[in-house]
Amino acid sequence: MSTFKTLDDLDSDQRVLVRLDLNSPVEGGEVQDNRRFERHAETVRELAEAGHRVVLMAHQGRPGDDDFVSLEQHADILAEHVDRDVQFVADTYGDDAIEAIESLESGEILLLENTRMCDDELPEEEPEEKAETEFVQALAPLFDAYVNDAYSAAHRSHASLVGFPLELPAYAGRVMQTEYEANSAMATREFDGQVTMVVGGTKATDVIDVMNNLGEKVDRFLLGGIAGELFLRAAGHDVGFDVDDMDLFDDQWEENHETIESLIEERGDQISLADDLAYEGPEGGRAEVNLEDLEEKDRPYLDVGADTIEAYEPVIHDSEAVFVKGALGLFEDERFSNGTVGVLRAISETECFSVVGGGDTSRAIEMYGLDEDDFGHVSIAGGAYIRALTGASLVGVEMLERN
Ligand SMILES: Nc1ncnc2c1ncn2[C@@H]1O[C@H](COP(=O)(O)OP(=O)(O)OP(=O)(O)O)[C@@H](O)[C@H]1O
Ligand SMILES: O=C(O)[C@H](O)COP(=O)(O)O
Repeated sequence: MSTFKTLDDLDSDQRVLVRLDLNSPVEGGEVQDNRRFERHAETVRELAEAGHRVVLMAHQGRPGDDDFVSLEQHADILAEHVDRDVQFVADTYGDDAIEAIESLESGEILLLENTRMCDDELPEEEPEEKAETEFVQALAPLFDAYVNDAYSAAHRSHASLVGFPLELPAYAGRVMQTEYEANSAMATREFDGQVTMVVGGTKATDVIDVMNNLGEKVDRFLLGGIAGELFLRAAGHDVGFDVDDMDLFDDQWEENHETIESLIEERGDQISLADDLAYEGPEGGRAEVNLEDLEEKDRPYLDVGADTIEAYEPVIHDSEAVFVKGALGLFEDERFSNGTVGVLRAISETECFSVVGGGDTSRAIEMYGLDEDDFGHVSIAGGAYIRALTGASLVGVEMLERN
């Protein structure tokens, strides 16, 4: 159970500083709407409707990257979800920001500029150091309360996440609450029946680390994606190698092959690997090959095959809890969506407790017409979800608990 205060504990008529995670895909300079806006809108609407003055902070991208852009577009997208005006000021804690904050009326909402455009935000330092920064010291006196709703960024010891709770009474927002509870379930709940984890995606190093830590908690691992191919490579199959200018396998193999080999040796009976794989056939359609018949080492494999899906589905149906981290194939291309969608559909058909994590993977739910309500929880967190699965604490959550 969480031990932090929530919006239920907030006094009325407060000047509230709220940290959201609106970090989003940016395509050709356009910020893409996504589940994060919809989820955070719930917290923001609740605060505005209660009559608080609501000032929002969030980050976008990392300095130097193409998606490191202003939050101006985020304000418009958020406004649509909140169904209220969201003002924007292109400043974090300077005179313009302070003026905009001070002129806010009850029930109004203001979004400040990308926190990572402020020098004090990023270097990961102790919360006490972050609390001493100019950024925190300038803003905190303008508020009565701080709300952290950014569960998906709570693993970062950045000023906007850990500095303010040392200066202001701190509360968890609604997203923080629900994400915390669902994502910590692997670590905090006891399940009577089978616990299954679907492991895929491109960040093999992260998920292999999780597998290494969760062998006692998880009964069955169903593998696909890049991690799945690396396990097949360790088992002696001619897959899991970078082809042409790919950069997915070889480095991750170097980093992880010893862990993979020991996992296969010690926990092989808990780990299910693909029997067949899909690739782009000569006519451009989906083609499949059984592992026994693999001849070509040089071709990219983009999904698990039909036999594998048929073998994974009953495992899901027999599970009491299923946790998903990563897609089983390149589902954004419909030809290679069968594995990911097959597994998600099987989860949606059962009554099991389920959490689907990872920003990319969870996109498959709406892309292929599945109903989010048929899943226990669809997380908007990536790195924080990975940490929560293994029971590692998140510094942003710790600060709420300390407060
Ligand atoms: N065989 C494959 N070849 C290429 N890409 C693949 C393959 N299998 C899965 N993927 C890709 O993996 C991506 C999802 O993996 P990722 O590791 O980014 O996970 P995530 O947990 O969903 O996201 P995040 O951690 O970024 O929130 C999907 O976009 C999918 O296209
Ligand atoms: O999108 C995310 O996963 C979070 O916002 C954290 O972003 P970061 O990895 O750039 O800190």
